[in-house]
Amino acid sequence: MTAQTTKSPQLANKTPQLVGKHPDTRHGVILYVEDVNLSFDGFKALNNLNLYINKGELRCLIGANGAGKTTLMDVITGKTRPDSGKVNFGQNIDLLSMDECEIARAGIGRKFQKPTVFEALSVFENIELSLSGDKGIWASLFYRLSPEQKDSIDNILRTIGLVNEAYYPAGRLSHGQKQWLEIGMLLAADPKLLLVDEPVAGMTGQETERTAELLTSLAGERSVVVVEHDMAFVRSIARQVTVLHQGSVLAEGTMNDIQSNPEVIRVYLGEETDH
Ligand SMILES: Nc1ncnc2c1ncn2[C@@H]1O[C@H](COP(=O)(O)OP(=O)(O)OP(=O)(O)O)[C@@H](O)[C@H]1O
Repeated sequence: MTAQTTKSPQLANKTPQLVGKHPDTRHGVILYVEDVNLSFDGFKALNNLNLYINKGELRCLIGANGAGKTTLMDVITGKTRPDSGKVNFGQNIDLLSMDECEIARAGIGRKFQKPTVFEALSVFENIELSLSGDKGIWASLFYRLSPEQKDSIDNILRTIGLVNEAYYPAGRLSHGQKQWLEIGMLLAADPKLLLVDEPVAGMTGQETERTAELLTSLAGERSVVVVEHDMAFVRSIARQVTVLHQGSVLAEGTMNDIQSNPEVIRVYLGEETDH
């Protein structure tokens, strides 16, 4: 067989300097969001937003409906471009110059609220597909895994607590288990930063507890940002909490700091306890 340097279609058009580049976190910060502004038809969804996420930390992002949480996630992952500001992955990678695929490949994984797994495939196969990247579904399923890849899937199954369900069709999993599987699928790409949107919505109490353990265990090796409305859950996992309000950071600190902050009580927690 002749040696070829054929690139996959996704890689073919990439700016060469982005491929294989790692975020420079020597200052301990993995994500820099600075002076970010974004308006939709004159409405300021993000307003001079500044946010720094440290390497290995688990940060919770809270705020009332419409505070800008999803818009911020969209900006970080390249789905939406801000009007101005800076968004860097480490000190060296300018996320605003990259598209969604490049950002994912650079090491930022996003988990949406609704799980999107392949229901007819087994749990193992779902992770296998994510591991094999951009080969396409059929090529991936007939591709022979290396022992290292198999070990890596087994490790992920252990992390997400689905070892016993590995050969179940994903469609048979409970809602909580599907959420964990999707986290496992993201882990296959070995992200350095995971963005997780409302992970415990619709979960049972036991599933919520297990999710708290899972997200806590993922931090350290990677950074995790969790957007969540369930305050009991936030309290159970968060060291640092950021409160967004009208597209800006209103407060940042421990859960105790946040819950005793009069501004936060006025604009957010007061409203939560009224429900
Ligand atoms: N594509 C868009 N066009 C117009 N307005 C938008 C668009 N996307 C978001 N917005 C507005 O920007 C504001 C922030 O929305 P965003 O979804 O980021 O809030 P959120 O904090 O995620 O709220 P929730 O907790 O309800 O998900 C809202 O007022 C929303 O209506």
